[in-house]
Amino acid sequence: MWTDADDCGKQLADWAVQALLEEAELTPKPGLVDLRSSGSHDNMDISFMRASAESLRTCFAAMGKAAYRRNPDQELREELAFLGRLGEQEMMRVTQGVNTHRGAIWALGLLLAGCAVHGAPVTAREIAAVAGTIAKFPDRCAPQQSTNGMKVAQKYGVQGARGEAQECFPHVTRIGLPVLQGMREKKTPEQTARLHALLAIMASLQDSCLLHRGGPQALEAAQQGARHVLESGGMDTASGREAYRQLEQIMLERRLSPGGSADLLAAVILLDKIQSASGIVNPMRGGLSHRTAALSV
Ligand SMILES: CC(C)(COP(=O)(O)OP(=O)(O)OC[C@H]1O[C@@H](n2cnc3c(N)ncnc32)[C@H](O)[C@@H]1O)[C@@H](O)C(=O)NCCC(=O)NCCS
Ligand SMILES: Nc1ncnc2c1ncn2[C@@H]1O[C@H](COP(=O)(O)OP(=O)(O)OP(=O)(O)O)[C@@H](O)[C@H]1O
Repeated sequence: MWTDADDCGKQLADWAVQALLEEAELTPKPGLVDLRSSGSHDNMDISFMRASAESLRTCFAAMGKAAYRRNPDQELREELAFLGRLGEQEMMRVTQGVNTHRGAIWALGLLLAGCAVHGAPVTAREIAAVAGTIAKFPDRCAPQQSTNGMKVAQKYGVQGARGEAQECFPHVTRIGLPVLQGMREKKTPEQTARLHALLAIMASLQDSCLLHRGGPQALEAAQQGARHVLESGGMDTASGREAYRQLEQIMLERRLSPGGSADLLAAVILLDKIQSASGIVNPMRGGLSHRTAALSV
C-alpha cells in the first residue's frame, strides 16, 4: 500500500491527527474537553485540543517513517522515545505548557509505529502486538523526572499508560474496538457508538489521571458510573441517559477527568481507520458485547 517510509509516515500521521480531532470533538464526554465545554479542566478547551492535535503531525509522521519495515527492537524504542519527547515539547509550546496530549503521543505513537513495522495496514491485534513489544524495551535516555503517573504507580501500585502499552493495549483491542464496531454493525449512530466505546474503556481502565486527581475513590466512582450507564441500557434508553447524567455530575463536581480513557478512545479510532483502509471490516466479530465488555478484562 505504501510506496516508501515517507508515504507511510505521512498517511499514518494524517490518521492519528484525525483520530485526536475526532476524540476531542466527540460530544458529550464525561469530565473531558468536548464541543460543549472544558469539562473538569480549567486550563484547556476545544481550540487547545485542536491546535495540540495539529502540532503532532510532524512527530507522528517521523515516528511512522522511523518504524517503516524495521525490527521492533531497543534501537527503535529509543528513536521513537526521542521523537516522542520532541513531540511533547512542540505540544507544550503550542499549548503554552498545558498537557493536552502526553498520553496520546505515547499510545498513538506506539500503535502507528506498530503498523509501520508491518509495512502495510494489518489487523488491530497485529499492530498492538508489535506496539507492546516496542514498549517493553527500556527507554534508557528518559529524563529523571517525576510524573503524575509515576507518583500514582508508587502510591497505588498501578502501571498506567506504560502497563497498558506493555500488555499490548487490551483496552483498545479487546474492549473499545469491539464495542465500536459491534454497535456500528447494529446501525447505532457513530457518535453514540464512540461514546459507548469510551464508557466501556472507562469501566475497567486504571486511569492514572483519575487516581492522581481523586485517589482510588475517584477511580471507583468513574468506573462504577460508566458501568452503570452501560448496564442501564446505554444512551439509547432513558434510564441509561439518566445514569450518564449522574456520571457527568460526579465527574464535574469532583473535577475528575478520564484522560487515559480518552487517549485510548483516540487509539481505537486510529486502529479503526487503519482497518477500514485495508478492507479489514470487523475482525472482532463475535467478540464482546458492549455490556459484557465493560465487565471483563
Ligand atoms: C510513558 C509516558 C506515557 C509517561 O507515563 P507517566 O504515567 O509517567 O506520565 P503521565 O502521568 O504524564 O501520564 C501520561 C498520560 O497517560 C494517560 N493514561 C493514564 N492512565 C492510563 C492508562 N491506564 N492507560 C493508558 N493511558 C493512560 C493519560 O492521558 C496521562 O495523562 C510517556 O509520556 C513517555 O514516557 N514519554 C516519553 C517519550 C516516548 O516514549 N514516546 C513514545 C514513543 S515510544
Ligand atoms: N478530550 C480530552 N479532554 C481532556 N483530556 C484529554 C482529552 N483527550 C485526552 N486527554 C488526556 O488527558 C490528559 C489530561 O489529564 P489531566 O488534566 O489529569 O493532566 P495532568 O497534566 O496529568 O494532571 P493535572 O492537570 O491533574 O495536574 C492529557 O494528557 C490527555 O492525554
